[in-house]
Amino acid sequence: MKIKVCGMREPENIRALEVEIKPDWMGLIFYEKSPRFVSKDRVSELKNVALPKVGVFVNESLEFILSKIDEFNLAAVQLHGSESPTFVRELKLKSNKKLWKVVSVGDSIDWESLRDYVGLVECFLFDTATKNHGGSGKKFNWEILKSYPFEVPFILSGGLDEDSVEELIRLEKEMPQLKGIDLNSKFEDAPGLKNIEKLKSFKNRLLEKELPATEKTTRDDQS
Ligand SMILES: O=C(O)c1ccccc1NCC(=O)[C@H](O)[C@H](O)COP(=O)(O)O
Repeated sequence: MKIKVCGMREPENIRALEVEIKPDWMGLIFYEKSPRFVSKDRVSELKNVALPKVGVFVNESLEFILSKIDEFNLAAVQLHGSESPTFVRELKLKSNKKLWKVVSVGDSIDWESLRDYVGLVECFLFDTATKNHGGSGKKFNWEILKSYPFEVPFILSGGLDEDSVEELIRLEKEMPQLKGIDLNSKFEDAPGLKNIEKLKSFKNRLLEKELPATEKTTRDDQS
């Protein structure tokens, strides 16, 4: 299971993340109202970080997103607002980047409303619906995902914490589309500052409990 650590900002903290955690992605939030907002004056500190960077945007213009891709050397774009399939198509054409569409989950998900994103996005990211868009620290009911009808991989987000490991492992066994998880506020000492020890213990527990490699290979061969 891949790991994204979101809401990174501080150079020392990022260095520790790179060395000690080595997540698959690091999220940079370009939403001004977020307490984890990354401002333009961070470019020189963050542009050359080697970890693949996912830019998080909420209903921004194409031009704004393209400029951040360029300035911060982003590997992927996470669209965390109500961006339409038409917008996503245009961004894909103009940026040629991997695009992730966030689905804000309340009591249920209308799967049909996601169909037009299939073929455009690398993955969906399911997060808890909140008026601040993200970083709520709250989980949604993961049972809702069991009727996920697409083959497009997804990332699970929203309030994941150190106690989520067992449930994640159960879900991973049932749902091969679960490609990764997103960690944020439950692993922070302050907004934008991650607790590396907490992340380390989470990652170690996850690795310990994940399917043995041989079992995984067999399962992947069959899908
Ligand atoms: O984290 C934020 O402050 C935020 C604000 C507005 C839009 C997105 C935001 N975060 C993006 C993420 O991908 C978070 O990791 C995700 O919302 C889960 O956060 P949490 O519930 O704190 O685990």
